[in-house]
Amino acid sequence: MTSLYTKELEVAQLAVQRAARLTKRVFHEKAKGTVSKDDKSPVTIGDFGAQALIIAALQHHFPGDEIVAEEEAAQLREDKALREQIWELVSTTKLDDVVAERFLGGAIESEEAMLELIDKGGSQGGGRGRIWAIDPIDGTKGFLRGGQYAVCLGLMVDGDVKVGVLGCPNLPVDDAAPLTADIGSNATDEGRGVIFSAVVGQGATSRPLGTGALAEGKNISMKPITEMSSATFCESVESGHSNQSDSARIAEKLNITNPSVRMDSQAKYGSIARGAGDIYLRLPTSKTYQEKIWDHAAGDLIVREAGGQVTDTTGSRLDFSKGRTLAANKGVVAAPAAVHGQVIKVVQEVLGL
Ligand SMILES: Nc1ncnc2c1ncn2[C@@H]1O[C@H](COP(=O)(O)OS(=O)(=O)O)[C@@H](OP(=O)(O)O)[C@H]1O
Ligand SMILES: [Mg+2]
Ligand SMILES: [Mg+2]
Ligand SMILES: [Mg+2]
Repeated sequence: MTSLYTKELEVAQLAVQRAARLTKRVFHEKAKGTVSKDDKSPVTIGDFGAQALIIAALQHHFPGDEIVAEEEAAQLREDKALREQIWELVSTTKLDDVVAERFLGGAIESEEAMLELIDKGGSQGGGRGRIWAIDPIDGTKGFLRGGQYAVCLGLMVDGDVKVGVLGCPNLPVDDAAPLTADIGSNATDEGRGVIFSAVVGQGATSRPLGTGALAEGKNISMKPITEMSSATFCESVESGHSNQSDSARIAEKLNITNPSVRMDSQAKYGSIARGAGDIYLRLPTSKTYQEKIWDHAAGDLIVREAGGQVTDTTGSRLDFSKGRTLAANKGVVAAPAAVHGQVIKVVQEVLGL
């Protein structure tokens, strides 16, 4: 029997690899071209460009699929200079393997076609059919600092994540490298860049992030926790994205003595999936914020396929069928399956749930 989602996985990994070539070019070669969104968060030419390249590949192979993506082209339609900068990047970023590049459908035809592709990410999502979730740069603030960020792509079918891919250009390639807070540095690309991927029921994998055809992958799994006191947990860099005083109290109650490792983006999910860290806590900072599906779809599946359990703070699985946001969930608690219950119990004590 042929495995399910083989083609989707290959397209997704190559699309992420090509998009990451673009984001790395932006970091190394360009003024970052940051603009502010309506919610005051930053978006760069890298976010728009990566989204265009990923959607182009998905449209080439799966034209009937819906797409929920973070960015939209409205601002670019009004700003010629910004649009031209992005088009210059998008039209010149290719995989350096001719076969792989052709497989993704090759170059986008025109600037206008690029804008239309970006806007194909406007689906409302939901619990029916095939829907891709894209975060072209997750952790935009980390990206700007030279810290961690991730190019994220997930496929949901009838509200369940079936394929997840995370490209993390600034994480160590080595799955066994110790977890360090990497919130920004001038480190070279040497030894850095990894793609995490998973297909439902088929386990999770890591492979070096390359520039052409896909490199060989290795299975990854979470580290069994024997002593909670020696566990390491990851959390957001921004205190506005996850409540860091609540997490410190939770860690204390679990007798965890290691300081938290703060890193931007879904690199946190990838890091615990390969056993570099143990627990990921994302604790609500407001009653009204709803997490976006593109911030979690790929990471949720990768951690679960690596032997973890991912829920919100109430202990419910993340529900991707509610639209563009995780409207039914509050926060995220990801941990090895064997200790997840113990972690949730303390989370609930501390949050008073
Ligand atoms: N208030 C609030 N609460 C929770 N999450 C929020 C909030 N505001 C924004 N966001 C989303 O956080 C995404 C980045 O999450 P991180 O865990 O990488 O945060 S951090 O950069 O480490 O602080 C970030 O993703 P990107 O915009 O792709 O960077 C946002 O979608
Ligand atoms: Mg953003
Ligand atoms: Mg994001
Ligand atoms: Mg983003």
